[in-house]
Amino acid sequence: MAPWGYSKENGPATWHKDCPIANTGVRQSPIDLITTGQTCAKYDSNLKPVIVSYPAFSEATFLNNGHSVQFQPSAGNLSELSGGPLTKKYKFEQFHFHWGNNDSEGSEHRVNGKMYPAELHLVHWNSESPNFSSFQEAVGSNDPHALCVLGFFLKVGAENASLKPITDLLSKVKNAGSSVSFPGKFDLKAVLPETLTDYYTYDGSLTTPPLAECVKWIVFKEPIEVSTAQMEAFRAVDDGHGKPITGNYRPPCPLHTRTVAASFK
Ligand SMILES: C[C@@H](CNC(=O)c1ccc(S(N)(=O)=O)cc1)Cn1ccc2ccccc21
Ligand SMILES: [Zn+2]
Repeated sequence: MAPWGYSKENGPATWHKDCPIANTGVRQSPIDLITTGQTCAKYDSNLKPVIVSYPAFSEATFLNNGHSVQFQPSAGNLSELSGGPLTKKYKFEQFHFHWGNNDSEGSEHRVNGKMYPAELHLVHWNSESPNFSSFQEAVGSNDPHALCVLGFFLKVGAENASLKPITDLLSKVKNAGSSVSFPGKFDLKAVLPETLTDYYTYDGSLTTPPLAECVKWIVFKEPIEVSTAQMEAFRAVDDGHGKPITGNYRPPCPLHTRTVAASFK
């Protein structure tokens, strides 16, 4: 697999070479979430609030993998996800971010064409399936809902004290391939909005190779605020070619016959 990335030479427009599903897939992510008109998100009153049980992580690795920064707790973590559009319980795997080099771009999903400066992805896998018993197996399972990713937009505003332990660590993983063990506990629950009631949900894929079409996406309407300094900290992380990662987001993909449901009017 040629090392994919986000530059002209190895960016999203080239991924189809190693990953044909990039162009042939009919449930690719991200998408532009349209809220009015023909193909707009449809209110579904059956959609319940998303339920997360995120006990503070005590052991985790914070990694710069050259295309994002990723927080991955040790295998023993008991964090779980259920509710919303889900019929099963999902286990937390990792969270990571996508961002741009200025405040007008950076998120992967868009709302009526609007991009936010960044997007946080909380990655989970279905822990109740008889067909797989690990994240890696889930990705390779062809199960349409093997994974569930919660997407939160980031917008510039007040400093986010809950995310400060993460943004303060970015300088320690400036070089691609570098990782640190996360010092102390991290309370992910504190990062999220109180109520997880208002979201868009649709069937999609990983937004990076292998672009597997196994993701139930849940993208929350309410953005999370971070300060300009916190945004700048992301933009100082390197991509392994001596350049900062300044746009690790894939452009929106065609909806095809999919519909997007909204849990709110
Ligand atoms: C899943 C890959 C690693 N990628 C991810 O785990 C991942 C998770 C979430 C997103 S996002 N941005 O959609 O939330 C994107 C990628 C490893 N891996 C496992 C099998 C496998 C096969 C080929 C190549 C890589 C493979
Ligand atoms: Zn992501």
